[in-house]
Amino acid sequence: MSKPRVAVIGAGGRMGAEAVRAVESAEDLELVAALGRGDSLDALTGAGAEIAVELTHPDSVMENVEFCVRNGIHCVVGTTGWTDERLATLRELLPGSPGTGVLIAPNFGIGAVLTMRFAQQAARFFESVEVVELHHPNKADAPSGTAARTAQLIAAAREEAGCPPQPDATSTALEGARGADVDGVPVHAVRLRGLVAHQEVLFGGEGEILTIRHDSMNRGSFMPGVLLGVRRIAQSPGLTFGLEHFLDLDG
Ligand SMILES: NC(=O)C1=CN([C@@H]2O[C@H](COP(=O)(O)OP(=O)(O)OC[C@H]3O[C@@H](n4cnc5c(N)ncnc54)[C@H](O)[C@@H]3O)[C@@H](O)[C@H]2O)C=CC1
Ligand SMILES: O=C(O)C1=N[C@H](C(=O)O)C[C@H](O)C1
Repeated sequence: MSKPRVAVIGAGGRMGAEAVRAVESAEDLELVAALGRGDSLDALTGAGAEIAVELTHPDSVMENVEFCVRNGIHCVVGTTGWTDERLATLRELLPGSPGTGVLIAPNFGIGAVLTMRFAQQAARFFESVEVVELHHPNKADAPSGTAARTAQLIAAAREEAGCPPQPDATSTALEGARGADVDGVPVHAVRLRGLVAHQEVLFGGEGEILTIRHDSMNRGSFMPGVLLGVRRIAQSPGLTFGLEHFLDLDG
């Protein structure tokens, strides 16, 4: 049986280089293209890629994913920058390429996906919640896609449970001091040399604090998730948002 033909877009980057190694090391996959900035996307069709792993930059990801979808190439996307508008554009595009699957994974780390799930479960039980993400200083975007997604999931769970807005008596503040407001959840972004990718979700209730923390110590931590996405995406046409859909968390 022939192996799925995989390409990596953003192969010269921190994540892309790791993904190239991971795909090359996987006996059931074949790496057929590794594209860097400036390379033509036609190399994907030229190489007969069936699945593209997209790990570039929020400014590049849309064009790359659109090219793949139009050419029937499944996409496993780790790049951040997925606004509601971009998701809507992708949802409009996908029916034109039936059978093509796109996985957008805000975080490929299994522990990070579990952090989001646990935070979602805890959300309705606490009066207060704040998200703190901590990353390397070369990161382009803030807050992280993971932190934004975590906050959205928490906010949706609180709304569904009928929780009131959280208490906060701040009446004067230096701009930014209370973080970014993501659906009513404050999100704080730390950039520090030495860090890779980390997140804390802090829940507070009367007399108790629950902290859920995840640490990615290196980019190898994301690779089992990348490979899972690559192995599953051809059987998942349409848009899948979040690796949790491939993890059978409710099973
Ligand atoms: N979902 C996840 O688990 C993870 C997602 N990320 C995200 O992945 C993205 C990349 O992160 P890093 O690897 O740390 O960044 P990086 O800056 O190290 O690498 C990005 C690479 O993409 C290249 N690039 C940019 N535009 C391109 C294009 N149009 N075609 C081909 N290559 C292009 C750049 O030249 C660079 O080599 C970011 O959005 C980051 O937030 C990062 C880590 C984990
Ligand atoms: O840029 C990074 O490094 C990371 N980006 C993703 C994000 O923004 O959530 C995933 C992880 O946090 C690492």
